[in-house]
Amino acid sequence: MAVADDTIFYEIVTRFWHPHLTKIHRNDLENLVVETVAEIERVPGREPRVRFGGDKGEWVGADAFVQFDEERGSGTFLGGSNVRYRWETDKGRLQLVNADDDEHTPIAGFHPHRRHFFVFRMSKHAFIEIKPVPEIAQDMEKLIGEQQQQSSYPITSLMPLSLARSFTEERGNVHRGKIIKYPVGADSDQGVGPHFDGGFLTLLLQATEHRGLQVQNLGGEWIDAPPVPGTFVVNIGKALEAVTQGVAIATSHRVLSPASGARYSVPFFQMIAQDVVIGKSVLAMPVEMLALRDARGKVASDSVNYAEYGQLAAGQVMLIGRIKSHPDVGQRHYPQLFHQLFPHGLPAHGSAY
Ligand SMILES: O=C(O)CCC(=O)C(=O)O
Ligand SMILES: [Fe+2]
Repeated sequence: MAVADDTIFYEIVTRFWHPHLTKIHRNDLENLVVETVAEIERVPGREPRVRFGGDKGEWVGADAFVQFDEERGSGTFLGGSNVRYRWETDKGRLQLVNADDDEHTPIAGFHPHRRHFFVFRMSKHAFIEIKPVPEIAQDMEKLIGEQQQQSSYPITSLMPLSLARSFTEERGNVHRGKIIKYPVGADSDQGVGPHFDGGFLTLLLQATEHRGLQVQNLGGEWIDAPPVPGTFVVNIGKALEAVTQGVAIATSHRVLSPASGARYSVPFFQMIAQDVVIGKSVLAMPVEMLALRDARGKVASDSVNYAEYGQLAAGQVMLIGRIKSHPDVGQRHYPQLFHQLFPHGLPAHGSAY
């Protein structure tokens, strides 16, 4: 349901695995977040019910919102400014009118699903377009807003763009890129030990034909991720895992040292602002996703780094990572933190962070 310029955009979805439940999401295009504002349940043999504000909201009978008129085959409801609206059909098309308007001028019209078969093989979703008259759009917003305020728990669901924007652009991003050369020679076995990357997503270009990069699957087995020309490897970082409450799992990966010839790779790490404490900003994930996460159970992994995102600011988490990977440098420049992390003094090797 949208106005012509999409500044108001509601998405009405019935998932095939929830055939009796329709969810209404509001796409907040300014902040790039999607929020579940209402759900409508129609179980055969039961009265339909409506709930606002996610799983803490109260179910109420649908007749509290829509007064169905058997004779006319239509239903009316009260808008946010006590204007009565009516859903009706005109030449088979669903439309919304002001119930007191004898002219039946449509305020919102239904545009059916369309396919462009010959030019583009893509489909256009069915949508209800609201007349871009401010009072009407505001009235719809008000109606939904009032309902939502009554329940204290709006669910914000995940949208990668919203994450990227709310955690980086607006708060000062600290993305990082580097070019890595893995030398080969009698005295070098340099790869990278098992680790997670720190931020949201890593885009990794494997610039030479060497195999060597491996990722760990859910069962803990290491599998090869050989270079595929013209592609990036995309790793999920530990910050994305933390902010999604573990729904997205960070990619445990390592690099075996090249057997011959220098290997080059170019990772780009999409990071977050240094002052963000992710533990304070976790997204309220849809309950069905949390259920899937729990059903998946514990993930086996050899990587242990960046576990501190829940409690510390991202910049501190990064600094701990740096000190653990280069303890000699950490000892020189951050003696206090070094001592907390290595109370027994300098370890024989840094760990791969
Ligand atoms: O060189 C690679 O393929 C991966 C490097 C890596 O995982 C890292 O720098 O975090
Ligand atoms: Fe990495």
